[in-house]
Amino acid sequence: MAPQGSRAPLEFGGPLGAAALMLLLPATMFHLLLAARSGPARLLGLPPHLPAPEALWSPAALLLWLTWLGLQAALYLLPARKVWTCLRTRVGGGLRVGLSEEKGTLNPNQSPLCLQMAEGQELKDKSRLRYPINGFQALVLTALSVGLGVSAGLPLGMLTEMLLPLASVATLTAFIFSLLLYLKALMAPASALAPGGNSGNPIYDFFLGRELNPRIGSFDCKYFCELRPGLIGWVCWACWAGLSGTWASRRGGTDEQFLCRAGAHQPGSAGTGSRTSGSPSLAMWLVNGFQLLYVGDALWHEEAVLTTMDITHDGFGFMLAFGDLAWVPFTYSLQAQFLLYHPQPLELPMASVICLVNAVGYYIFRGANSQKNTFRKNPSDPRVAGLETIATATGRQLLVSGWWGMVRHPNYLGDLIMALAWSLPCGVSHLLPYFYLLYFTALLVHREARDEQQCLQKYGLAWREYCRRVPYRIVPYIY
Ligand SMILES: NC(=O)C1=CN([C@@H]2O[C@H](COP(=O)(O)OP(=O)(O)OC[C@H]3O[C@@H](n4cnc5c(N)ncnc54)[C@H](OP(=O)(O)O)[C@@H]3O)[C@@H](O)[C@H]2O)C=CC1
Ligand SMILES: CC(C)CCC[C@@H](C)[C@H]1CC=C2C3=C(CC[C@@]21C)[C@@]1(C)CC[C@H](O)C(C)(C)[C@@H]1CC3
Repeated sequence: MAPQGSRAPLEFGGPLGAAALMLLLPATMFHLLLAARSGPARLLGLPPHLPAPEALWSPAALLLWLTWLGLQAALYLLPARKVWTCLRTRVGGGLRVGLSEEKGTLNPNQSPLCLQMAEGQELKDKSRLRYPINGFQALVLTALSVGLGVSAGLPLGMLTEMLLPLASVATLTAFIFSLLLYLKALMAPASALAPGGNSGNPIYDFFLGRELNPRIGSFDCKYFCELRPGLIGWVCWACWAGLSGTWASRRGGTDEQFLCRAGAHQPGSAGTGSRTSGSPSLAMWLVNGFQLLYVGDALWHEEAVLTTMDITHDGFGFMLAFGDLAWVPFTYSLQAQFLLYHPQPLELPMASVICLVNAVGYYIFRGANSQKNTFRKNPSDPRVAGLETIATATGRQLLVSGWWGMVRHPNYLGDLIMALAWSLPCGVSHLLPYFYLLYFTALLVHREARDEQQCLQKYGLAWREYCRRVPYRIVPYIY
């Protein structure tokens, strides 16, 4: 039985804050879903029409959701194809090959199927967990399965109408799953518990999560949820929203009919008029392209998630279960949802500027994340060996030049610039599509403060020296 009452300071406003977030987060998600399909599409203020209770639930949505989770779990367990692994190792550079060959797990000449694995950070008991690396393969196979399903006549056009019940089912799943995780953690050894999330207060611990890496056999629940059902679901749904225009037109429907079916045609609707071509608009192409790049990148660099705070520090509780399974797919796709009901004109010159903004954001995000990951794996790698560092008492070093000498969280800066680029195609007539940018700024500012606290604990004086030499947190000369 695990000991109660760790001395970690309470975060998120303690039990009261946790309870409030557990109500507020699902409420916000449903508000956004309804606002996006309403005529005025207001971020602040109630949507003009609240749905009938039966619009929030359907057995078909439950079946679809369970099938989706089952498909993703099966793809998680599937070995990586040899041809695929070779391609990844060639394109991904020598680092991954080195890592895997060292562990004796990757030999592209041996068998056509191999389960490529990566090792996580060292745990309290000095052991390291192993994680499958086949996320990008899962994305491609999912896209193929969905494509096959549609061409075989699966009524995926219903997806738009099923979004509300799907969100309900995902929220319910997150609650049930978090409860099971909480109960499972009661039997976990102390060494398996997360640094936070074990305060002894059941509400707080349920929210934050007690166990660090809950597993069923070798199936890692947190790692699976962080990158698979929600992240892949997000782009599948967003792309589907993009294609829905084509679908509406191929079925001989007008925009007006489509919007009525989808529930958006209400007094004052901005959602008629400009989407008549039957193909996704330029704005929709941009949003989908940018988000597909982001998700593809996350799955391509899958093992980098093993060093994020979510995997190394946070327990698996309601916050991450709901975040991964419901919040990400249903709110991160908000721009696509908004454009589906409120098409926006976008001229080529403006589109080019937005592409440039996204490219700059991606360049900083990827550059900073790759530089740190390369450095953490092998500080003498020629790509990072020339960078200036600060030694710490733990034996680890901190980068103080390159991306990490510009601000203390250059990867957050890149991520925020991309967030702006995802909203800009939606125009400036509504605040709603900028929700992601606003939420994400708050999330990253809070996350940065949590990370600073942890780094101060870990590195003490060396961290203070780093803060002195790199005074800005996220935005140079501003914050
Ligand atoms: N789209 C979304 O919703 C979200 C996206 N993200 C993205 O996820 C990515 C990962 O974010 P996150 O896990 O929060 O944090 P980071 O990847 O920034 O990792 C922080 C850790 O990096 C190490 N570190 C910090 N400074 C230095 C330095 N100067 N030199 C070397 N190592 C350093 C420290 O760990 P150590 O020393 O132990 O290695 C620190 O704890 C980011 O790109 C972020 O934008 C995050 C949250 C949500
Ligand atoms: C809603 C709650 C208050 C907070 C929920 C937060 C979660 C939604 C996010 C916490 C960290 C995340 C990361 C990604 C997605 C969102 C969550 C789960 C990430 C997988 C997105 C893709 C990136 O490339 C990444 C670096 C792999 C991200 C890792 C962190």
